[in-house]
Amino acid sequence: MSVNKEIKRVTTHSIQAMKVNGEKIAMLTAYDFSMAKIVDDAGVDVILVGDSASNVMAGHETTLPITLDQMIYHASSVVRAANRALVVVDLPFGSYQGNSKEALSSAIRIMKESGAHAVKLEGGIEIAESVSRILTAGIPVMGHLGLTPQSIYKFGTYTVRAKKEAEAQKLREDALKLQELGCFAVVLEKIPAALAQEVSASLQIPTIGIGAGQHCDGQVLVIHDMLGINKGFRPRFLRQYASLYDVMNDAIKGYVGDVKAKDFPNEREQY
Ligand SMILES: Nc1nc(=O)c2c([nH]1)NC[C@@H]1CN(c3ccc(C(=O)N[C@@H](CCC(=O)O)C(=O)O)cc3)CN21
Ligand SMILES: CC(C)C(=O)C(=O)O
Ligand SMILES: [Mg+2]
Repeated sequence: MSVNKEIKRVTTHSIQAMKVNGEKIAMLTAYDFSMAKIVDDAGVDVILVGDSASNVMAGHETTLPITLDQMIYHASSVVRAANRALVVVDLPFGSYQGNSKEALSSAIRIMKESGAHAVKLEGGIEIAESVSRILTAGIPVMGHLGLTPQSIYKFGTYTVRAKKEAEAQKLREDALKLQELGCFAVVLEKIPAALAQEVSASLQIPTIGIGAGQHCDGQVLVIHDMLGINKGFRPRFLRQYASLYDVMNDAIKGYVGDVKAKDFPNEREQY
């Protein structure tokens, strides 16, 4: 057990207290040690080791290909960097949909092999048994409703979800079910702001929005998107806080130029 007297760790309980106190929860993704260190030092409350690593780390089109072993590798790197943030890890596609026993063993592997603090699963009532079994083992679970990228081939597009009343009603029921089961928070992805506001008000547990408006109890973005590293991705819900693609590209061009011009290394940079 590591003890750090200076920094108080964010817990599933403290983020629930933040909802009660009206303090918004700031969550970002990270997938590696160096980035997680920057994110943690900046005061982010929750670091999500998202299966979006499949896109931004591995270059896949969807989140489906990333494996449980790869998620554990990313998560263990992030855990070594995070001194303050609560670290939540996505269960990847195929590691929990089969049955609740498989879901539990995947969640246990993440907790045991990475040292993370909680897991996140996509879905509602369909995965209730899995969520319940993981919770029974003492592993905190974050839910994820609305746009669930692991089911992209079922829907065909990344458009706004739950615009029709039937889908909105299912989302309300799913959110209540996840709370009833004992989830400590739920991500609401790309749904109408009014629906997210209503769900946030009706739940005791915090909602974390991405493209779900200003009334969620917290917000999440993919770090590469908000830093402007992932240049092509500009959905309406994304606010870009830097243009790091350009900053890094310029720096690297400078290096290439200096090497080609025989300017680097100079006399002071050698032995
Ligand atoms: N880099 C990255 N950022 C993310 O936010 C993210 C991932 N990867 N991978 C996993 C999921 C997929 N997510 C997505 C993917 C696309 C849109 C999206 O809105 N895309 C387009 C087109 C949508 C449409 O068909 O209408 C957009 O311009 O909004 C939103 C969230 C969110 N997650
Ligand atoms: C976008 C967030 C919520 C996510 O699930 C991910 O990054 O994988
Ligand atoms: Mg995800």
